[in-house]
Amino acid sequence: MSASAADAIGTLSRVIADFPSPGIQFVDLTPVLADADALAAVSTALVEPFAGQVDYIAGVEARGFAFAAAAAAANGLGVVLIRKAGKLPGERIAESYALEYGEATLEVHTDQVPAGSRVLLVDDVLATGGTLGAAASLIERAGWTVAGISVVLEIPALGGRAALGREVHALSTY
Ligand SMILES: O=P(O)(O)OC[C@H]1O[C@H](OP(=O)(O)OP(=O)(O)O)[C@H](O)[C@@H]1O
Ligand SMILES: Nc1ncnc2[nH]cnc12
Repeated sequence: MSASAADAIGTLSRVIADFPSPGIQFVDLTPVLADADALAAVSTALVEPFAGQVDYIAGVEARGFAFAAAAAAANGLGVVLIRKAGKLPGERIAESYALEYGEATLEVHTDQVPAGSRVLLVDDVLATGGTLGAAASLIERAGWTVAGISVVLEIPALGGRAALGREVHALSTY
């Protein structure tokens, strides 16, 4: 893990109580996106452990898109968009899941990258793991492999890592 990325996330992130619903401690990473040096450090650190093992980076709508696209641009890679239901026009597959404060469905285009592509899955936050579990299933159902999972911030108390049952590279914890 890059110390400067972890330091920047710790310094810039903020916790907002009772958002989006009562009892949720919401970790807001928008200040990390707004800080050019922090965004550059995070973009590098998300991909660093997987250097040479990744063909594409996948990001989860919506906050994951920003980090995935920044990480892809910083590493000369293209992006696969994993979108909330009803937004993708082409041939697609879907997975429904529960997250810390609700339920949703994710979709991905099946025809946008070659079979067997190694896809690094990037998101901003790992909480219960519902979102990344569904996203990883989509990648595998599409015929690609999950090259790794990288998140900017993990909330270990919510048990997402164990629920996922997959290796996760987390730049910071809350
Ligand atoms: O580990 P989990 O419990 O699944 O929670 C993590 C997910 O929750 C947030 O997404 P959200 O659905 O709120 O979407 P947003 O990025 O559009 O705000 C966050 O961006 C992660 O994708
Ligand atoms: N507590 C939390 N803060 C920010 N994003 C989240 N996604 C799921 N749980 C979250």
